[in-house]
Amino acid sequence: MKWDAWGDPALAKELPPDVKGLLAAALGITGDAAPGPALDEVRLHPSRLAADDLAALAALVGEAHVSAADADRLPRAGGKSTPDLLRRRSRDRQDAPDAVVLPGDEDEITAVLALCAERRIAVVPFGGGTSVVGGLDPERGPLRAVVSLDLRRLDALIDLDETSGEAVLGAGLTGPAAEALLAERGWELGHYPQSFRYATIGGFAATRSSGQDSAGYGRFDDMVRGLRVVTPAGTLDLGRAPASAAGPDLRQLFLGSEGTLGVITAVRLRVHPLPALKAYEAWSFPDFATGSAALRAVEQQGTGPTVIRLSDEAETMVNLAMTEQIGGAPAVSGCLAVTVFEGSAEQVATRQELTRAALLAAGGTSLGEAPARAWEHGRFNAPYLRDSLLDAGALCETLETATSWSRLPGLRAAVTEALTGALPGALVLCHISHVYPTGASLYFTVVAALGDEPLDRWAAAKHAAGDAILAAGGTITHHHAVGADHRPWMTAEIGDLGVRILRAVKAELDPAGILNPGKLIP
Ligand SMILES: Cc1cc2nc3c(=O)[nH]c(=O)nc-3n(C[C@H](O)[C@H](O)[C@H](O)COP(=O)(O)OP(=O)(O)OC[C@H]3O[C@@H](n4cnc5c(N)ncnc54)[C@H](O)[C@@H]3O)c2cc1C
Repeated sequence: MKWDAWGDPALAKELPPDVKGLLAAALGITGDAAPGPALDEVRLHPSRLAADDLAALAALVGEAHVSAADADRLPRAGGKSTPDLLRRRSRDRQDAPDAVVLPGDEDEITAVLALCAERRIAVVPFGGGTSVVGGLDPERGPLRAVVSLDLRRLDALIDLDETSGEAVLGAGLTGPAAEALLAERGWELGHYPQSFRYATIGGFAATRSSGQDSAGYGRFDDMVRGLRVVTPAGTLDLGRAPASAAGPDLRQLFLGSEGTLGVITAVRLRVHPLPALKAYEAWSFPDFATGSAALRAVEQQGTGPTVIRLSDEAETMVNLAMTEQIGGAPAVSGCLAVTVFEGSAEQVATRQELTRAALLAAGGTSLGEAPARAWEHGRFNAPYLRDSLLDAGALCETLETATSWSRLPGLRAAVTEALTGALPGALVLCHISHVYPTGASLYFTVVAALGDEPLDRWAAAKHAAGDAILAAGGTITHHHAVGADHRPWMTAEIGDLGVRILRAVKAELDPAGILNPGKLIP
């Protein structure tokens, strides 16, 4: 992963000149952004840890697994939101964790947490580093230093129970590594967020992630059967049976806990045999309201697509769902919907037939396979576009929410109005990314001129959008999690008493307050 951009440098693409020209005209961009510093020009605040602290950490995890070198601290300085990328492009001094620690097992994590509590050092668990909500900000709170606890060494397929269809996966496995290990034995997890190539099993659990195949396989938290969590107060092994009436489900406390309550070391997950067949079909709808009613019909009838998503008119017009064709002539009119089906040949045929009938009845026109295949082909590449846009002087960021079907139109209008009010002239694109029988999530992409003070201007737009979301009955986040960025809305989201419950749990598990200060819990 690049330290100042997304992913693999070999896949980065410059914007074609005609797209740049269009952007300049539409958004009032006057020129490329000033280039950020090269790696050897970045200036970090010096590490606040003494040689004695580093030696004590090295005694626990081995010298090779502790580093206070800038080259190791910089890639863990934050996540991959647009504000993170803008901060990495700054020539001012940047903050970063004071050291990086890579434990190899639960005993080492327990020992590191004890040492950090004793020496008043904050600990930020680090998975793939793809947080987009400030979940990895190197905040020290009242403590004297902060370390990044990188979990990449917990990378084993610990167990595969083929009778039950359950796999135990190490928290540090990335999406592709986990799928490759399962595929060797004929199994699949089926969790494909756009950050799939870099994000980890522990990160998915800690943020309650949702992947693009959620209609078929559910959100990540739906897949979790059990968890192991190391906390400063002890280790928990949760999830004894496929279902249980033994009081509140404590797994739910740690799903979405974002490193503030404990370190997730292993996750037991429902897996399924690799599908025998996949089928694709794209659709067009005259407008977003018709398309969203069609998706609701599919979900409420339970016709069983693995993927179903709907772009609004603006997103369809710029071909955002088909990354290879972005900026070209619109490939589809109205609103594009994509459906994908997986399973045995019989299951695929039935699911596709039932879904087709529902979409046709709701006013859809089939576009055949090609646009749906094009979406799948480029589905992990859109983040590279954000880097090219930044280079070309355009601010591009995303945000997401969810609500019930009845409130969805009002929520979409309120967020669009808030964003365009805060960023006049901005292009606001939207799609339905995840569906449920009772509602759906909305995913917004905002493109505006970078201009002066882009961090402040984005903060104002984000603030306006967050307030609009809560006022319109949405959740502050459907799958990106809370981190530092959504924390100001947590009291509105769960109420004063809800916040007090989280604080009480944290006080019990992490009395010294070392775990990820400044995130999630107000
Ligand atoms: C381009 C892009 C596209 C994205 N698309 C999606 C998407 O489609 N769906 C989606 O859900 N999200 C998406 N995200 C957000 C992000 O990828 C998810 O939040 C992901 O689950 C984070 O996983 P990670 O391993 O990178 O965790 P990190 O970013 O490293 O950490 C995220 C948070 O979890 C904590 N954490 C990490 N590992 C552990 C652990 N083992 N124990 C305890 N706490 C831990 C961290 O302290 C931090 O607070 C996207 C992000 C980007 C940049």
